[in-house]
Amino acid sequence: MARADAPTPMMQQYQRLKAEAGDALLFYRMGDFFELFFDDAKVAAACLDIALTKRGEAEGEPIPMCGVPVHAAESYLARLIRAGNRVAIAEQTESPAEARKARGSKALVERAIIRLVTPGTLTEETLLESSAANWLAAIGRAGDEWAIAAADISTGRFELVACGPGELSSELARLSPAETIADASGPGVRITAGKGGFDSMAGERALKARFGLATLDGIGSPTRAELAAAGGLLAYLDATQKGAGILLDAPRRVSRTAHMAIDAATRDSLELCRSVSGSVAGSLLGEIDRCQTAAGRRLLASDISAPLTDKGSIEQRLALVQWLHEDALRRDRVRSALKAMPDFARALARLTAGRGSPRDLSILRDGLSSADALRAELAAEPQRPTMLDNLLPRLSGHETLVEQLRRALVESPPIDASKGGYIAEGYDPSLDTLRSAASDGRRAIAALESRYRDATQISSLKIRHNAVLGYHVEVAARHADKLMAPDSGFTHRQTLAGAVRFNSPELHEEASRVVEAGAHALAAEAAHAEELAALAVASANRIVASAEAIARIDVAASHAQRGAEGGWTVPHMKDQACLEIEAGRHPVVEAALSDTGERFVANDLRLGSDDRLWLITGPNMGGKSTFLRQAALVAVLAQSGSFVPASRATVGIVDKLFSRVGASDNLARGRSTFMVEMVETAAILSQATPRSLVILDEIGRGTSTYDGLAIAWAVVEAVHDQVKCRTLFATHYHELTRLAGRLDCLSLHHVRAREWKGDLVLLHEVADGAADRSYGIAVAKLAGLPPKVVARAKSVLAKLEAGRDATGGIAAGLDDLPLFSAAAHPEEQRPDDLRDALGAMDADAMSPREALEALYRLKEIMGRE
Ligand SMILES: Nc1ncnc2c1ncn2[C@@H]1O[C@H](COP(=O)(O)OP(=O)(O)OP(=O)(O)O)[C@@H](O)[C@H]1O
Repeated sequence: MARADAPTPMMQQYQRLKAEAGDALLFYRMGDFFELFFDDAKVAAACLDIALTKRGEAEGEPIPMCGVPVHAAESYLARLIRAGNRVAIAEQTESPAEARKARGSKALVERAIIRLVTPGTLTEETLLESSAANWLAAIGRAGDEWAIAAADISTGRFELVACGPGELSSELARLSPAETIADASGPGVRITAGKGGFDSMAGERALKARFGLATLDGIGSPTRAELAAAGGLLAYLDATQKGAGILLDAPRRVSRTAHMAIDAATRDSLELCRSVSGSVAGSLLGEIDRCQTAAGRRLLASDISAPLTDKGSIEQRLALVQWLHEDALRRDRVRSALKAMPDFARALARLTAGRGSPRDLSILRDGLSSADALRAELAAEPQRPTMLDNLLPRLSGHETLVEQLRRALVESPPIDASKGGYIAEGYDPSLDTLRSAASDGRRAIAALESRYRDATQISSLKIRHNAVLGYHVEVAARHADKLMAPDSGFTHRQTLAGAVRFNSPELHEEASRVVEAGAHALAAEAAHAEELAALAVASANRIVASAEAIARIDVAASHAQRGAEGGWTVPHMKDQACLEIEAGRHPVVEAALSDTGERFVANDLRLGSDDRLWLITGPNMGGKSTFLRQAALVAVLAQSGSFVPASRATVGIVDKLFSRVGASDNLARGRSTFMVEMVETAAILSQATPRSLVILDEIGRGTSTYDGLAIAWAVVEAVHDQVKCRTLFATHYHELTRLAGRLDCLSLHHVRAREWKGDLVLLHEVADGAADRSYGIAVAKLAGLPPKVVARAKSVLAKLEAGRDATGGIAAGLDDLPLFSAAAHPEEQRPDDLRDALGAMDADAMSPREALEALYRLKEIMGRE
């Protein structure tokens, strides 16, 4: 590179491309490497753990540089993208020879940014997670209306969802986008970019142009905010893909009320798709996943993230699960057919983007023909559920494409197209001719080799091939003289340590035949591959529909399988606000216990309109949190269309689910402050409706006892009196149990424990009524607190309890609250002898002496009291 005062043409070109790349790292192609310079080099070297070197100077300072080899670029890209970077790829758009020819010997090779690689716009298998959708979300706004446009160009999904400003974060939590974009006025979400296009007019124009529509009525007349979001999204996709094809279905408008609203805090606390440690293992999703295909796995994650709220749609899904559940043989057949199904939606996305390989074409061929075979198998089954009848036609209709791919491709084409060999023999006679010319040439070269051996009497003579010399004759150095002779017919090309290399006119002629025919054959194969990809892309919509149908069947089969393995039951769905679970279990805790040979204790729950708030007390480790969460998980599973871990369950549809955990339980996710707990609790009170389900686990414990109890008390009252939704509230504040006397729809429950020979036995059974005591010290003993400390704690507790008995405890004043005064027992009148004696005296009838005696008596009574 050059000095600032004399920037070389290359430096100027670099600076121009870097300005275009903006905050993205610039991969600048130089021969076999992508080089990075300046700050980009520092960022990449640190992230990739590669050497940072220098090249030239700018403004008197050495220019930092690092590079990655082109052939391994994808794995480096994957690491940079995963670390949250965006990368602009600047390719050479002409060869050095072309540059020289066009602009002289010192001409600089032209380069251009051919693509911006960002987390939300990936299509490469190596850059994507196979079991997760890869959403790019764009946030649009029109006045007070907000909307999200989300696209997963690795499968073609495209959604629009309108929402109020307060609902944005819960919608984003549902999608969990790889990348979120917005224009400058976007709300406080992490935004990686966003330039232009975010207005409704531009959005409308872009949608019409992209999908060839005259009007948007066909896609449900999107709102202005949705159009603005779609505009920003499409502009960003164009800007990143730089003219490459983009797999995108027509947008589906998703009604926000069509699925259960679950905010990010609730998702985290229930560990729906990720466990606290961030992995799928240990989450609900990880526990129930029995999918056989990657597409199924992605759909399962999206179903669990967005349980439905429409009873009919849930029942349709359940009917399909039940149909696969009731016949184990049928289920096995379907699952083994699915097992062989490749991920053809993502193969199609790569082909659409022009980054497909011959292997992707064969994935389509095999996937689509397996889909048709599955359709035939399922169509032969009697009494199919409605949903399946709707899905089956989507599995076929690809016969022409499959037939063409079958004829065109070899059985297992390579991923790398550069060496050819993927188009089948007999598909194209002219290709066959070229190939036989090439192989005739290779045979002739082999014949030439043995002829030369005979002629020269050098048995070790070989004809070899390499990239620099092409075909050449090679002999050991000691035999070289024979071939060096001027009349030998050989021309010297190269001398190495132990060998000498030659050419010959015959060899040159044969080699040219081979090379020429080979190059033509390669070009012919590439042309066929392009044609075949175009053919597939032309029916992209139908292929995407097939992939989605396969995924839906796979998810149903997974639920059926999981249900059968765990002895789960089909939930009865209701529109009323009830939640009745008999012998319910927490699937993840149960699985963890069974790994250690322990048994999970099933419990019942019965929430209804007249008993909608359960207050649960009991010892630490008694199973309160587990009981609360299992109720929420049953609702999520049921509304996703899954069987549930219980012997019977009736689930009244939940519109919004909230789960809050007292501050100190949240330490693992680094959000331990009491403030966060309160902000999240406040959200429940403002957003929950009578159809919501609220799980409150030790709310209030992140602060002092008095404050905590007061807050917990007020929250229970508010949920009961104002929100009136189904609520489970676990607490260590036994004082709260007093609320049962005044709140009609609240009932008391506890997790049972017993002390046996001085040791605590946790029974994990939920029973009616309040717990008699908290067993905190017994739990501490169980946990291995040193005996001395346990003994000391016991004596401190005894003192505290004595004090409490004397003063009435921390809730002593609560009975004086207005709401309690009515229910409080009137205080019994204490006998008052002094008053009685005074009342009995008739002062007018007394003599002075009698009055004096009465006075002495009164003083005596007073002295007794
Ligand atoms: N129903 C059950 N059957 C068997 N074991 C259970 C059951 N419920 C919970 N457990 C076991 O008890 C442990 C503690 O459960 P959980 O966290 O629900 O208790 P907790 O009452 O909420 O405790 P804390 O008040 O300390 O938060 C679980 O990790 C699990 O191992």
